[in-house]
Amino acid sequence: MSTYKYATLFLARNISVNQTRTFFSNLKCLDVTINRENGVAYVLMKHPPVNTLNMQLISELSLTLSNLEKSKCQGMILSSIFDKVFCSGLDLNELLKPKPERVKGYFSTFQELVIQLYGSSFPTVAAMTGHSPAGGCVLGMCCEYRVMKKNSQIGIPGSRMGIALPRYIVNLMSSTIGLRNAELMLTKGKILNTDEALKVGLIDEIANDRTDAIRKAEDFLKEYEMIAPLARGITKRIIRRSIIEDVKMNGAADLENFVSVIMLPEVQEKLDMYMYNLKNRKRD
Ligand SMILES: CCCC/C=C/CC(=O)SCCNC(=O)CCNC(=O)[C@H](O)C(C)(C)COP(=O)(O)OP(=O)(O)OC[C@H]1O[C@@H](n2cnc3c(N)ncnc32)[C@H](O)[C@@H]1OP(=O)(O)O
Repeated sequence: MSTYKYATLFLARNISVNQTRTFFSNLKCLDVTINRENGVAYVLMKHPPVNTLNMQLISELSLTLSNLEKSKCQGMILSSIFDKVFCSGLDLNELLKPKPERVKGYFSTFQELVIQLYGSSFPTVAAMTGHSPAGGCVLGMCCEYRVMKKNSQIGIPGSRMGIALPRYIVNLMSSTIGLRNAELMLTKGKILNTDEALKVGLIDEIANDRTDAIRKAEDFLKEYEMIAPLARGITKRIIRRSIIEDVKMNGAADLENFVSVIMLPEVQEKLDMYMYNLKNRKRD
């Protein structure tokens, strides 16, 4: 990100560039800075044009989380440098006509990232600066709090794409919005607008713009300043344990099933059509 963009991002929130330090400078798809004053890490996805989760972005997110765990990070805001999109989800090119070993490795890396983010010891907020379909929605659900820019869309269109979602994704959605809502949303592959997402509890707050989203995310983290980190962390772990344990027990078999469904000719045909429609739809 350019110095100008940093300056506008931080000055808008009364944080001077000097109060931040670049945490990790050799990343291609992420900007990671830490505010020296309060220890909050800003992890900004910057993989153009729409933060598609290719292997590089997934790996950099995973590496960053590992490093933040080792540092004295007091909280993390996961966001995007793009105004219209938070994250466009998994890379459809990885799903189309895949080689079995490649696609297995890809989904296994994503599964590990999900568990890492979901189980992180520090508090996490997703400042969703725009659309957050599928894998983007999953990243948001792994965080403890979600702020989304108005007029954006969120959801997991798996069923519409012919994909039967893995168990951990269904569990994540159920724990976020409840079993009944998750069943309705996931079986229909529904995408919600911001107001609908707030109503169902998929997001926690609506922001006017990117700066507002970051400010609201910071406000959420500020509430933890007076809370003992150890007590907070242990409580979070207990609450999140069942999904994490389930992945440890069933993740490998779940992955095998998921990949074998992706490889079916009728699923590939549907994915092909989905990609065709994406490339040929009218842009707004
Ligand atoms: C383990 C299971 C986890 C849960 C399941 C996950 C499944 C997935 O995540 S599959 C991916 C699902 N994602 C989507 O369906 C989103 C598709 N993208 C969009 O709807 C739009 O791109 C957008 C609303 C995010 C942004 O719209 P905008 O008009 O700003 O940009 P576009 O012109 O559409 O996109 C630019 C460019 O990027 C290509 N692209 C977008 N998303 C993906 C993607 N997920 N994978 C690969 N490529 C993508 C898009 O085709 C455009 O390419 P061209 O410029 O070459 O046309």
